[in-house]
Amino acid sequence: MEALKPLRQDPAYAALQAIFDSKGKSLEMLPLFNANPDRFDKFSVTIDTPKSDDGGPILVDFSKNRIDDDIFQHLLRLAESRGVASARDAMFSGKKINFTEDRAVLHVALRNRSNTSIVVDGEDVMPGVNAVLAHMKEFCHQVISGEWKGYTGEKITDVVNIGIGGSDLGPVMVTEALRHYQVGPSVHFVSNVDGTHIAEVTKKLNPATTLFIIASKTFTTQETITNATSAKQWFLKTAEDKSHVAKHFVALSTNGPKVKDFGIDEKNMFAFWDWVGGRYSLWSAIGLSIALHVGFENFEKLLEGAHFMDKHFQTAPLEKNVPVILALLGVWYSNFYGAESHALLPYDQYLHRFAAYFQQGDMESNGKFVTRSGAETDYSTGPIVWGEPGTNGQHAFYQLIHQGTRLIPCDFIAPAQSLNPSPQHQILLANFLAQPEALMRGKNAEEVKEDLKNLPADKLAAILPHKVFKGNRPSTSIVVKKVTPFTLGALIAMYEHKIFTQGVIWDINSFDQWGVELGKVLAKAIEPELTGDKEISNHDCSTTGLIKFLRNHM
Ligand SMILES: O=P(O)(O)OC[C@H]1O[C@](O)(CO)[C@@H](O)[C@@H]1O
Repeated sequence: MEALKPLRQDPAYAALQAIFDSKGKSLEMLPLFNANPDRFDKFSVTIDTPKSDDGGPILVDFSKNRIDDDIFQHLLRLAESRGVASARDAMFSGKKINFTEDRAVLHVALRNRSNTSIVVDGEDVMPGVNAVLAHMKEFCHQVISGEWKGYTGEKITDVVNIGIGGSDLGPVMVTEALRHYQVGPSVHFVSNVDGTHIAEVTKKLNPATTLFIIASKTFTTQETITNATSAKQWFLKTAEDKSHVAKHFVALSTNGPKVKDFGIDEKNMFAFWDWVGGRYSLWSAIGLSIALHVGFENFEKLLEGAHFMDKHFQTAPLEKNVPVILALLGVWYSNFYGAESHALLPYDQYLHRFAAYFQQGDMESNGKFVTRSGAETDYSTGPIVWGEPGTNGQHAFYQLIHQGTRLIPCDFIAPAQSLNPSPQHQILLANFLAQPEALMRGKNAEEVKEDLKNLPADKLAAILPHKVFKGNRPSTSIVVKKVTPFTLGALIAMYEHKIFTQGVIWDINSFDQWGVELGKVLAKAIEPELTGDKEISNHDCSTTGLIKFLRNHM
C-alpha cells in the first residue's frame, strides 16, 4: 500500500476542513430538501442484485445526511487522494497489507465465487478454499441427512459452537438472521469463560445427539479451550468411551497440531488460513455452524451475496460505491463534527445481533491510535458502534438520539417484505420511515406552539423548550427486499468494506488487534493469585485490594 501524507496535511482533507468551517458546521438538511425535490435521486444508490436471487434490489438512501453536492464531491476527492482504490486492489490481490502480522487479508477469497486465482507467497489459495468448502458440504450433508450418527446410532439434533470473538459473533449473528431457513440441527453457542454459559447450554442437551464444534483460529484461546475441555468432560460423563469423541467433536482451526493434542481427529478438522482475520472469518470453516443450520446451499448463497458486494466495491465508480459512500459519511461526522459513535438500527428481528457483530467488526478493526508508519494520529479513528433492533431501541435510547446533546449518525436497515407476513410489518416499516424523518426535520418552537395553542401562556412557556426537536440529525436508510442468505451476505460485505475504506483514509492497519493482548497477559498472571495466601506485591493498590476482597469471598 502506498505511503500517505499525514491526514491533516492531505490537500483533500484540508479542503474539507475549510468547507466544514465555512458552511458544513451550520449546514441544515431541511432547507436542502425544500430547495431540491430531487435530493433523494441525487443521494441514493440502488444496487440491482441478480435475478437468480429473490432477495431483490438493495436501496441505500443517504440523502438525510449533512452534505450538499459540493461536500459530496470533496468527500469523494478524499477517497481518491487517500488511495482507496489502490489499497482495495492490494487487498483483493493478496498483498500482505496486515504488515504487523505479515499477513494477506483475504476473506474475499473465501467467497470468491468466480474462482479466479489469488496468489499468496507464490501459491494460488483457491484450490485450498474449494477443498475446505467441499469438506464442509459433505459434512453438512451427512449431519443433516442423519447419515452421520452419534455414538448410540442416533441422528445429531443439536450443535454447540464453542468459540469467542470472530469465532462466535459471526456464526451467532448469521444463524439468528437466517433462522427462517433452518433445515438442519438447532445451533447453540458457548463463548464466555463463565461456567454459567456452558452449564446453561448443556443443561438442555443430550450428549448422544449433540455435536460440538470447537471454533478457534489459533486453538490457544483460553476461553475456548477451557470451555471445550468442559464440554468433553460433560460428554464423556455419559458416553464414557474416549473413542466416541470422534463422532461428537470437530474443530475449525488453522492449528492442526493443537487440534490433535486436544484429541480431535485431524479428519474432523476444517482448516483455514492465517490470511483470514478472526472478525472476518464467518465465510471460512468458522461458518460451519451456519451451514449445518441452514444447509450448505444457503451458506453458498451467503457467500454469493458477499461476492456480489465485493464486485460492487471493486467496480462501481466512487460516487456510486456504497461502502465508499458510507465510509466517507462516517469520516465526515467523526473527524469534522466530532461524532463519537455510530448506531446500527435494523428494523428486522432476525438481525437482532447485527450491531453486536459489527461492534467487533468495526471496533477491533479501526480502534487504533497509530498510523501505519507508527505515528500517533491527531484525529479520531473508529467510532463506537452500537445499536438494537427497532422498535425496541425507540423505547430505550432514541430519546437521546432525538434530543440529547450528542450527534449520533444512524443507519436504519429494513426489509420491504417480512419473512413472517403479519399486520405488524406495516407498523414496523412506518416506524422505520418515521424515525429518520423525525431526526432530520425535528420540530421547531413555532410548530410546538401551534400544537399547544390551547394552553395558557405560562404553561406553554414552561413546556415549550422540552418539546422542541432541533432536527438536522443525520441518518442513512438501507432497504432490502427481504432478508435472504444472499442479501445478508451482501449487507455484511458492504459494512466490511466500509470499515476497510475508513481504515485506508485514517491510514491505520485495520487487520491486527494488539489491543486485546495486554489484558489477556495480565489475566494469566492474576489467575493463580486469586487462590492461596501468597503476598501480592506486583499490582497497584486498587487491583491488590480487589484481589484480596475476592480471595475472601470466592
Ligand atoms: O479464533 P481464536 O483464535 O480463538 O480467536 C478468537 C478471537 O480473539 C481475538 O483474537 C481477539 O478478540 C479475535 O480477533 C478473534 O476473533
